[in-house]
Amino acid sequence: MTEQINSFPQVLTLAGTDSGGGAGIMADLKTMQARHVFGTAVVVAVTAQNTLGVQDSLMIPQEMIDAQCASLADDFNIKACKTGMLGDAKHVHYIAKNLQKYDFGPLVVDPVMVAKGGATLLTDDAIQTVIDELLPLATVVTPNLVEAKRIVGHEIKTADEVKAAAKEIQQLGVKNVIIKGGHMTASKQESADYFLFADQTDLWLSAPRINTNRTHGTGDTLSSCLAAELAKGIDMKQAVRTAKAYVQAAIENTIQVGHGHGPLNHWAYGEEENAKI
Ligand SMILES: Nc1ncnc2c1ncn2[C@@H]1O[C@H](COP(=O)(O)OP(=O)(O)O)[C@@H](O)[C@H]1O
Ligand SMILES: Cc1ncc(COP(=O)(O)O)c(N)n1
Repeated sequence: MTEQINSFPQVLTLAGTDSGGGAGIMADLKTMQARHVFGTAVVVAVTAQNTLGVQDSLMIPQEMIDAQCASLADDFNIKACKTGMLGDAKHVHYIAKNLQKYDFGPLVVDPVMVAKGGATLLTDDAIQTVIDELLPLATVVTPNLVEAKRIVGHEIKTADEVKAAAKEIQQLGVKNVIIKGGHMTASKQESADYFLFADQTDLWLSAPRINTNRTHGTGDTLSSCLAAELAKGIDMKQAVRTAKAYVQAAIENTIQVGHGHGPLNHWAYGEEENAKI
């Protein structure tokens, strides 16, 4: 009986808010809703943001972060979680401590560093704290090309270098590594992501590159979809296919909102569709 109570898949995002609704916690919750899991959130930062950029931000005090995590741990049965914007080294540390204290299931680390509009969402010195404290806790880490370069500390240009970088990141203690291809603009035809799994198998997943600047929140959408699938008990290899297909449909079926880097269409991925990519 008690097992039935609280058994619906529940997912947690620990990240920053986007008042413009396209990225951060807002994108995460929309994605989770569309993927039929119950989304919860620990607010680490608040941003005043729209599709034109980030106008202001505020970091949440440690006590309030701890209180939010305790509230969730007391009542919910969180089956997977993800991190997004964490702001600075201190906040990376607070989040890592809470993730060690409570069992929130498999952890997807989206090492968000810079917004599409150019705003800094993670201070430079915090990258080392992510490497030291967060990556060893992660089930999967999902850097874009720029973030992957910052983590390994050198250039990544060719496909072989992407593969080598994923291996380097895995050796930092993460089981599964995804290097996202949105910023690999050498190919105008496709956007290919590289996946290196815990069992050492790997995979490139490619989809047609959409010629648009309406890509605000693509990374959040991919990582929260992945967390949603993992919360349902879907295995990692199927979960990444669904996440890639979900984000592709959300970019492809554009909606006209805002004047800059527009948001995605989070309900585009059809209910009847299974991962096709
Ligand atoms: N223009 C695009 N067309 C198709 N897929 C894209 C495009 N831009 C990004 N993607 C996809 O969106 C996902 C997020 O990638 P990326 O934009 O690199 O992450 P981030 O938002 O963290 O910078 C990846 O699966 C990537 O391949
Ligand atoms: C609160 C928050 N979290 C994450 C992003 C990254 O999204 P993007 O790189 O698409 O701007 C963002 N802009 N704001």
